[in-house]
Amino acid sequence: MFLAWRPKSQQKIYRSSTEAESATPIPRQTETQIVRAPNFLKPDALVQYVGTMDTLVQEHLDRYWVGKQIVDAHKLSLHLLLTLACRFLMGYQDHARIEKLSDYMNSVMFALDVIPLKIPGTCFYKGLKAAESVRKEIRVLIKEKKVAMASGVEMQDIFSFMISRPDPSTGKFTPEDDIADKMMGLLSAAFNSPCINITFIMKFLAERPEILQKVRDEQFEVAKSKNPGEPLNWADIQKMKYSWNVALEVMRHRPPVQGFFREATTDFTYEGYTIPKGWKVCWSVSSTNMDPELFPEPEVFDPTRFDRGAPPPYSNVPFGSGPRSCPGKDYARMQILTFLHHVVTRFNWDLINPDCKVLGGMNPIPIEGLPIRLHNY
Ligand code: HEM
Repeated sequence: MFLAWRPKSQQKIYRSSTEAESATPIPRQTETQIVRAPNFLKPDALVQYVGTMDTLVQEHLDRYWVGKQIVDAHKLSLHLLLTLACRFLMGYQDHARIEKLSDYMNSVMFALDVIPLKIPGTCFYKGLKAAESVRKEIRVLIKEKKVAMASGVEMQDIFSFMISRPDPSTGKFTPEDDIADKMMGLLSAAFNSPCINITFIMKFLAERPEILQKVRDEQFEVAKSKNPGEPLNWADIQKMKYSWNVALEVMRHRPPVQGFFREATTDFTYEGYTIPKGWKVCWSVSSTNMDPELFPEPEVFDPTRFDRGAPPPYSNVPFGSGPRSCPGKDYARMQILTFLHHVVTRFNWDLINPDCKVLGGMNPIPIEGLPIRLHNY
């Protein structure tokens, strides 16, 4: 399913908000010009991160979950995923600063889907202020990185890559404000969608104890194959098939991203509607993932549906599809499954507010978080 509309006559595409502010349009990059930092998010590179990710997830649970009776699963998963994103994408690990960043990012996320009223006291205004604070913090980090790199410290993260390499299309180093904007975009992509998925996994599993039990059985099988204290590795992640089907089924019911945009490169007709070349098309994840021809009995929560043959191409699209599909899919899978492994083997939980209200915009965010009551397992 999709929506389409006519392009604005003066529509321009900007690569960053700073460029947009200066109102100097730059030509749209072609697919081959898009600078994709090599391999940071590909399985070959991710293999080496699993052990560290496992340690960070356990540290997070020990610090923020253990000994607590009630926690906000949404807020804490946001904090965890931001911690992982800071560590793996920026090479940065500082609990106090990440806690502050996490609060700011929470405000930014809430401001994405509201009426843009730039008036003190509004959600939008709070989000703007929070975004400015995040940019400020990233600019400080850029300076710290530059000092560290100048003193010979070797860095392998994507943030250092952006700082230390010139843009191949211009031969010039990227301005710090642009790096801050790009990093903020990447951080948001890296934690927001997985955070929504984890939040709703916690909700769906609390509501379906029989499915939780199957996830737990699978995760205990993996745990049994390990020596005490041995961290998870890439092969363990591949064994978590049922758990990943649960994550996919949660995303089918609650897609973290509702859709994205494409431009018609040629005139075409769909279901009797002609879409002229140049029109913008918004494809919708939620309606595609609920199509009964593609997913029989779409309202039923059934993780095993993905075992009965893969859905046809371009039908199960929480991560998009085609050349612009989500480059963070494998990384997201790794962090969601690592979290799930530890949470189900250590805790039981029930929902404090089963009917929690969810923001109905591009990202389904529970307005008052997802408070849960924890029990040790
Ligand atoms: C549950 C987790 C995630 C979901 C559901 C998700 C979903 C999506 C979707 C639907 C798109 C648009 C794809 C398209 O236009 O065809 C996208 C793009 C993108 N995602 Fe994700 N994402 C997730 C996690 C991540 C993570 C962890 C990262 C980074 C580490 C990431 C980075 C990106 C980037 C950079 C793009 C833009 C790609 C481009 O324009 O070429 N995402 N994501």
